[in-house]
Amino acid sequence: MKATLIHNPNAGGAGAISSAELEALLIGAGYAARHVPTESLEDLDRALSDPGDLVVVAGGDGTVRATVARLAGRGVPLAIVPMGTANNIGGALGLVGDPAELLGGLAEPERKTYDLGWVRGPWGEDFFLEGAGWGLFAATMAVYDPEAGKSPFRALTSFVQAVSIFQLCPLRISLDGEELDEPVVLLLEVMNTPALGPRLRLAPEASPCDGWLDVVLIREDGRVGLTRYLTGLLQNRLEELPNVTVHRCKRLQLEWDGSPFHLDAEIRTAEHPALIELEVRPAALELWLPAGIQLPEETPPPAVQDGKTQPGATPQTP
Ligand SMILES: Nc1ncnc2c1ncn2[C@@H]1O[C@H](COP(=O)(O)OP(=O)(O)OP(=O)(O)O)[C@@H](O)[C@H]1O
Repeated sequence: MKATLIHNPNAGGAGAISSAELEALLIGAGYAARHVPTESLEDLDRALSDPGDLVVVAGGDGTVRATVARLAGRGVPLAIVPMGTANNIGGALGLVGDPAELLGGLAEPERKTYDLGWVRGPWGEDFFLEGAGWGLFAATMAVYDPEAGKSPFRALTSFVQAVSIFQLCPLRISLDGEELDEPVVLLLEVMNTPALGPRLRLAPEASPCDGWLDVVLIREDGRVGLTRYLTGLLQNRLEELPNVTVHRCKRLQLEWDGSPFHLDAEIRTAEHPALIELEVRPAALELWLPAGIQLPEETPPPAVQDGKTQPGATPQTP
């Protein structure tokens, strides 16, 4: 079994172990492993030109996204060793343990599938692994620019700047063909994993293996200051606050004003309003997990009536 190892030396926790050590662990698990050094995203095209039977990614969520973008449709399975700062994808899969344990467990891999979020916008077709959305988080990301290096101070000043220029507007959103009543929202996040970005756990019940997307909406409410929402976010208690709803759906349409919209950590903007369509592509990606890994528990899908799924809203009233 030939395996290509991608080790991102720029990821937050990647320095803890060398590429040579990772390669040796993979060989120890029975693979004809080959580490292809990469210094930047540009090197990935060459590194993945002949991926073999398995690609093992040791890096953060950004590295996994960049690798998936290059493997799409090629039928090559992926194994992940989380070594980033947030590791939202690894967290959603229950991938905890040190690299030696995770790579050792690939001697007898468990084959699983991972849903992809698929998006069509005015910029073309796209995908997400963690989440996509509009509002305060996307606006903050647009100011923050994670490629400029991670800094808590810059994150805070970016949030303050984003809040000061953020324009509230009614959004036209439909979930599985059912239109919502034009909510004026501070945040819309379509989640494939429980957490996104710097481990913001917006949808604790979301799973990338359940065939559903969890949609988190924070409606504007003059009674609750932004600081309370920010604190709720940071304390992972967002859903306890007023005007936060979580829906489950397979498809979502958004009439977009063109202001920052994010897909994982990438930002899109447009000069003119346009339609964005999102849907879940169940089991689009084949994953190999180390033996014995327990996926975090899945929650049951919402009730199905007349062959149609009802968007399962869970309003949290004040
Ligand atoms: N294979 C690679 N080799 C070198 N650099 C890469 C590679 N893949 C991605 N990068 C660059 O490294 C940066 C950091 O990667 P990544 O997002 O994986 O780590 P992180 O930010 O620490 O993790 P997380 O996203 O989980 O917080 C990316 O923004 C990207 O520009």
